[in-house]
Amino acid sequence: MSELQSSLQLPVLDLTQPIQSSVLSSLSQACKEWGFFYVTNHGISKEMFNRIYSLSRDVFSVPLESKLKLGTISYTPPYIASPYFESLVVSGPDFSGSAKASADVLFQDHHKPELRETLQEYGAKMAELSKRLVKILLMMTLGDETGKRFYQTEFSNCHGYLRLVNYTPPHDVEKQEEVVEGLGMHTDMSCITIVYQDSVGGLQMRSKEGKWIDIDPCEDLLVVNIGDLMQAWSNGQLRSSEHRVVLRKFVNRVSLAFFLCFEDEKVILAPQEMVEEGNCRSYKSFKCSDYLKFRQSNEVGKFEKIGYTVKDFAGIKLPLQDDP
Ligand SMILES: O=C(O)CCC(=O)C(=O)O
Ligand SMILES: [Fe+2]
Repeated sequence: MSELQSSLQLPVLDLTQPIQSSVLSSLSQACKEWGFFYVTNHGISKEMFNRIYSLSRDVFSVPLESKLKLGTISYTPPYIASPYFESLVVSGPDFSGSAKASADVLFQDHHKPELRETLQEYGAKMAELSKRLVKILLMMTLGDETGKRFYQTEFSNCHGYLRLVNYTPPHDVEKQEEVVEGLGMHTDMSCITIVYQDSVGGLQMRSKEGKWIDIDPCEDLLVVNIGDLMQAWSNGQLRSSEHRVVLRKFVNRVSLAFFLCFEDEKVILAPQEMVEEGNCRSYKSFKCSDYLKFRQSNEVGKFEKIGYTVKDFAGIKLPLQDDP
């Protein structure tokens, strides 16, 4: 697989600075074009990431036999998403309860209270941060007043979950001629996703032209990307781009992704205010859980319908103009 690759300067949203119109305009441009940006001064300390990093190591170093006891909703073992990927899901808003249920299985009598305490604190912070970011994106797209109103009416029941991911590359990863994918190309089934990646790197997004672009890790920065639910709700004004993780070095890579999602029962339909003048709606209305089912109903051995997106599920195909 020979593929063109390059790097990109994504805007960095600094949450301690007033959001000036120049910031909003570069953010808006990035969300339209790339669907990715960085956030800094987000209020989560380096020490907190270090703690989670070390707890993730404890979690994933438990024998596979015990991890499998968690069941497939919580634990994705290797050979589902890829041979090199395994993950633990911790669901909110009771991150502590969800982490405890897993810790009880993984560590039995040892309890590991620090796992549930840390993940509760991190999950709650991520939930707050993701809601703050959604508010900014809505105000950026719709103006202050309409943005605030839609946040209240449409997004206030959103919920989030965390995915701790451990990538273990093959021994000869550095010698492989082909790209080794730790996680294949996909779009996220979220409104927005916030990713903490360690210093190993490897996250890439796909440009509209099909070029793979590195989303480099950078200390103190979190990566934010738009998910499918937001793409459909914004009538495509905010882009949910395909991304993947490539493995290049023989070292484990750990990442932490937080997904903010609409409630399962929510029917997603872009409000009229989101439909730009002269345009039509690009997505039929759909129930959130039906889209999740569409992505999860897959052939055995596949993580999710890789390559299938909300466009395939609910996109309205406009008749070609020169059709008879
Ligand atoms: O591991 C990463 O950096 C990204 C993971 C990801 O894209 C996902 O879990 O959806
Ligand atoms: Fe993703």
